[in-house]
Amino acid sequence: MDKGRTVLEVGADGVAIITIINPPVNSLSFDVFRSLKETFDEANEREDVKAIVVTGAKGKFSGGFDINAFGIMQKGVVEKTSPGLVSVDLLTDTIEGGRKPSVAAIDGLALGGGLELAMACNARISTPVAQLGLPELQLGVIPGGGGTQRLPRLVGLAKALEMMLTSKAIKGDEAHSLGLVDALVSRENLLDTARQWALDIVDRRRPWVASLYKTDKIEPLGEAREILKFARTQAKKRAPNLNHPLVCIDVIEDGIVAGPRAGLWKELEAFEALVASDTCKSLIHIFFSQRGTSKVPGVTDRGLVPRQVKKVGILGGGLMGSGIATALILSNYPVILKEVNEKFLEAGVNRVKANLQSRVKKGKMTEEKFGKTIALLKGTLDYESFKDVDLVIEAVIENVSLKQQIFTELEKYCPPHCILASNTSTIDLNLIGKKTKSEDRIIGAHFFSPAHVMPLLEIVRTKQTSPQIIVDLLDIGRKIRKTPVVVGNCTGFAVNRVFFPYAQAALFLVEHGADVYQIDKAITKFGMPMGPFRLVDLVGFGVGIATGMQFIENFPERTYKSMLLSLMQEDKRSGEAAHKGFYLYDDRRRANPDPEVKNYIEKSRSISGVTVDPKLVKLSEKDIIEMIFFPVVNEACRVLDEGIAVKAADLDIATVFGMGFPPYRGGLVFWADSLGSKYIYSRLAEWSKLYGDFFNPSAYLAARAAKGIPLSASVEQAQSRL
Ligand SMILES: C[C@H](O)CC(=O)SCCNC(=O)CCNC(=O)[C@H](O)C(C)(C)COP(=O)(O)OP(=O)(O)OC[C@H]1O[C@@H](n2cnc3c(N)ncnc32)[C@H](O)[C@@H]1OP(=O)(O)O
Repeated sequence: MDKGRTVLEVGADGVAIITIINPPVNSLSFDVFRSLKETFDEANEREDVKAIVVTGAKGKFSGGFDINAFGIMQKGVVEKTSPGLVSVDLLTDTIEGGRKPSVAAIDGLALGGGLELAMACNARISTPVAQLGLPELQLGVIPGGGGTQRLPRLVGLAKALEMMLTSKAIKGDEAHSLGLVDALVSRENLLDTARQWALDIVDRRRPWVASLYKTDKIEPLGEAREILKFARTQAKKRAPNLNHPLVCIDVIEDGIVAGPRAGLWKELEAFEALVASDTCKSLIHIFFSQRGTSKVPGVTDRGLVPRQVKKVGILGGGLMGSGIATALILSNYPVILKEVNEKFLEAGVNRVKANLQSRVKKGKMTEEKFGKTIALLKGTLDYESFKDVDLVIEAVIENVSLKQQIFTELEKYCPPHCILASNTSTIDLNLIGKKTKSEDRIIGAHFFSPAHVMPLLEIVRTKQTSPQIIVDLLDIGRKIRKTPVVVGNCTGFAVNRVFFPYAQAALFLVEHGADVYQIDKAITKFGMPMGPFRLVDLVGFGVGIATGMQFIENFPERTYKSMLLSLMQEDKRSGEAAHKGFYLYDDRRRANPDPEVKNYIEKSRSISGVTVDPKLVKLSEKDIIEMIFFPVVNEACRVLDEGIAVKAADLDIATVFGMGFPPYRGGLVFWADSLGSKYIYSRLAEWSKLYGDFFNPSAYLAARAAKGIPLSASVEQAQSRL
């Protein structure tokens, strides 16, 4: 079956309108490219056609190259059209160099290959709200349809580099002021203006421009080299593990030095090599997995329609509650924030104000918008105004009996349709709802701190939570621009539970002789935003110890028991907030190693009765990474085995968006599969013999390793092979 097409319609004015049709985003599949070639050839040949306008169906120009086709290319399947033919033969020779002028009429999206197609046209007309960008780097590749050559020639090198290296799209009005589009019009006038523009080019009333050969915007060689040098330094700093941003800069430079046509060929060569890279495979996995988290079997396939949420109640104005309130009012939800006394309430409201003010300071929000947004927040000390809320999110301290009391009160004061959510990060939701008769509408809405910034929303369902409530919360998650992941109920849910061994393994290693700062360095070099010790400092030892207790209670056989955090906390070294933990913090919150930490480690070692193991003192970076992450992978296996996560890809997304696992490694399980279940099992088995049950491989890992089955294979897939 064909994946997309274009249609050609010739008007009485002699303008051929070529429309791309490939829902939902008019992506450019091989079939669309083949069809574009046919319709452009036809339009160029037909006597009754004077000029050409290309546009996308249903208000979307094009979301770019069909990302599914990367998979086809990676498998080495030869397709009907190769991207090489697209960039030179189709875009450059047929469209840009065609016998008749072409104009792109852009509404909605012109991203990646979509913008490249538009740039190959001889002019571009856009709506002010259309989004134009080259986000290819986000997928581990560079633009492959001439984008590296045409964009710098249309908007100048510095802006083009910024757009490509950040993958951020710009709106039509900015594109107009930069010269990327030639005119801005309303949606209603888009096609008529584009038609007239095309005819004006024919009649020489407007210039017939080939962007590839424009010279007025591109900087002279010396200046260009300086800009490129700066961009290289920035790219290396921002993503030291990534090569493709540097390849992108090289290809741009090649085009400036050797000319744009040579640049096109360089671009193609680099594009094809990058498509086969592990980085590209990982980032494409992340792209589709992120969109897959909101497809929950047995829940989102029932045809349920999310109910409208008009008003939200939040209990607790602490760090989490105020962050959640901020996220909601930023998406225009009216919020009632409840606290226990005036002082706490004022502090909570002030936190929300401060969150918004920081956006104003950064220029992301106007004073006027600040006023409108904060007006959506109302404070209260009682439940009076909860009688018409559609959703409540409880965000008080982690205390079971307090939460139980709150939920019985909520049941009394909130309407019967209201979603009753808790932001607990560890407590069993069945316990929280135990004293109510509303267990079917109780759900976990676990945000990550700071809640208005961190992108993940862990939605926790119990066996009783109704599918409608899950569908409602998924919808709210999407509206507040979070990536939701639906998981089952257990201690720590998916993210905290999977990542618990991260700090545990680190504590094990230092008690056995490894160095705190070397561990953090190896882990940040791997691509985590911070190592386990820096993370414990950030979270605070109080939370670290309390979470540890939960795990000791629930998974005693595999918790590594260390006194190190308690010893340090006793000495008021409780993390970044106290200005000292594993690091010392200066006034600018810069973390500096502290030789004194050694004394605490020695004390803790003697309490645990552990001796230094010479093998663990001088570990290679690879060993550090494996000894920290394989226990994390092992726990992920248990979480999959118990059905807490429905699919491995959900854990990949949860680890990337909740813990900052490097997306270019594809998420935790994807990365583990790149190493192989057999290898991970053999390492853990070896360590469990040497160092005890903390490293004991799980049954799920053992079974998959025995048959060489990937950890990400679904239970059904695995069963058919076991
Ligand atoms: C040769 C060239 O230089 C190479 C390229 O062009 S690489 C591709 C460059 N393009 C991109 O990176 C754009 C990627 N897409 C996006 O950023 C966003 O999807 C978007 C801004 C287009 C739309 O966002 P939004 O409205 O939130 O919808 P979103 O849920 O993301 O996507 C809707 C559907 O379209 C699909 N889709 C989006 N872009 C796609 C693409 N380029 N190819 C294939 N499918 C795509 C999504 O997978 C999703 O499918 P689903 O409904 O089955 O899950």
